[in-house]
Amino acid sequence: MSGVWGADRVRAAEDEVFKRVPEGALMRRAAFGLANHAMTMLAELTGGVAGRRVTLLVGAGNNGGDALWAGHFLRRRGVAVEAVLLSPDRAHPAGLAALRRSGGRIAADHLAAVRSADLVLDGIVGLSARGPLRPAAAGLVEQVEAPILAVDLPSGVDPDTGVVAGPAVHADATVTFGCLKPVHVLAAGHCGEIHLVDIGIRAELGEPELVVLSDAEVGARWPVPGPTDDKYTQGVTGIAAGSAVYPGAAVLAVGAAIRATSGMVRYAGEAADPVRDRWPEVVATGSVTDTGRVQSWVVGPGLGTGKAGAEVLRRVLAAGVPVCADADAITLLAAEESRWDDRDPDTPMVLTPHDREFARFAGAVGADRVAAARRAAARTGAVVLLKGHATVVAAPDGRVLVNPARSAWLATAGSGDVLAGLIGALLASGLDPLLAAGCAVRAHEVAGQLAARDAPTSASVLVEVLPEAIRTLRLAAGFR
Ligand SMILES: NC(=O)C1=CN([C@@H]2O[C@H](COP(=O)(O)OP(=O)(O)OC[C@H]3O[C@@H](n4cnc5c(N)ncnc54)[C@H](OP(=O)(O)O)[C@@H]3O)[C@@H](O)[C@H]2O)[C@@H](O)CC1
Ligand SMILES: Nc1ncnc2c1ncn2[C@@H]1O[C@H](COP(=O)(O)OP(=O)(O)O)[C@@H](O)[C@H]1O
Ligand SMILES: [K+]
Repeated sequence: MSGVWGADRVRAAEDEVFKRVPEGALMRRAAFGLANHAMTMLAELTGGVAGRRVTLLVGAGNNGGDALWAGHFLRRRGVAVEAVLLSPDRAHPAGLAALRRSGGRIAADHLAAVRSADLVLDGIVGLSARGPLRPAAAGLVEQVEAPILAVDLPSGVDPDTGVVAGPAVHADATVTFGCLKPVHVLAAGHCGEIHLVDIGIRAELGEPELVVLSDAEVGARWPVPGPTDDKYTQGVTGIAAGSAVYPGAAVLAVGAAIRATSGMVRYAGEAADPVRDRWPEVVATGSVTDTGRVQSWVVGPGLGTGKAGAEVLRRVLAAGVPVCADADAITLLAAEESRWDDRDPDTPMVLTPHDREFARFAGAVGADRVAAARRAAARTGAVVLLKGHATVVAAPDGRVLVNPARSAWLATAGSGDVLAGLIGALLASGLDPLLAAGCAVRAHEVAGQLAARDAPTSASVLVEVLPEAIRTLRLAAGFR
């Protein structure tokens, strides 16, 4: 598990630490770690470090201070260092003095300094960043051809929301201090490879604000049968999805549930024939009223938003088992407030909206996706899984999991149906709904990587590779 803390919490923790450690010591610790990573990067890029050129982009605050101190440490190891001061009057005084002492130069020609660099350190702005890069910094960043190492976070990206509202640094790597911040998981694509330098503030940070599940944690939790299990004891997943018009959603959701766990899947709906044709192991009926007992329901994908769909939703919500409500089920719930009343509030529910579906029942997502998901979860009493490049999963009690995407291959039709089937299977196994959603998102993403292998893929292939994805996760957890 990786914890993630927002800017206010990091500042509060740093203030606590400053009571026992001088401020400058913390910065030097951070900068020393930063310089080490810069050295490694330089060595990998150019085969050596002596005589290589590093240019520092230095803003008005402590982020620039980190860069200046790192420049000082790099100079001591024979690297040529030049600093571009974006606000010369406000550059960190102690950092600037240290750089000068060790023979670092202050660039007179900013463009030339940027153009001649083997590596650029982005110390423009860090945790106090507001909005996109300002024009002078943006103009300079545009001219960078060398790899960029971001100090703490890529400048121009909002530290707490990951929003990129204009020009921003696209880093090859980021060295951050003390802990991960939301930007690193919500805008991972702008950060490049992320390295964490321990500066001794962990104890003061408290409980994380967001959590990223590791592959090993997901693999360890994935339900597998034990010696005394049979097909029923592992939890039976019910899928109420698909229609005559949209049979594919049912085929995909059922397939994902079948491949996710080894128990049993029941299907109820108008797509019983195509579902049975594709998945002979499923027990398929035409209606939710004829389905045998299940331990969870997935309702919504391809269901339709008419009267028939509404009736299916009503029955599923009244069944008293955990529900994953996706797609048309969300639209139906949003269209009529009274439909929420069909649900026993003590029965776990996972809602899986994309942004447009989210807006229908909880208002526009806005810039702060974590806050939006948290708000919607608290209001509905359900786990809210807000889809996107980074997927945010919020529980009604305020806990939040984030899955930072490694690629965008999952942006393909039907991939949401696969996710819904996965969540349904994990709910049926009895997993806590937040974890069921979080583990499903991670397996979905791993399946996306395996399915694509660097070329476009489709939802059917995602279903095919699910066992391989689960195997990958279990291997990470040490199961062989
Ligand atoms: N405290 C410590 O010991 C430690 C701190 N650490 C380091 O300190 C960093 C936080 O430093 P910080 O709080 O001084 O602010 P920082 O992020 O450098 O911003 C400075 C100024 O930039 C400006 N600005 C704002 N937005 C902008 C934009 N979009 N584009 C351009 N400029 C923009 C704005 O100035 P303004 O012009 O608005 O007055 C703002 O005041 C943290 O990320 C970590 O690196 C580590 O060393 C660990 C120990
Ligand atoms: N750009 C992207 N990067 C990573 N994942 C994405 C991206 N776009 C969509 N996804 C993922 O793909 C899935 C799409 O779900 P959804 O919108 O319901 O599609 P569908 O209705 O076609 O099944 C979600 O899990 C979402 O997080
Ligand atoms: K930065």
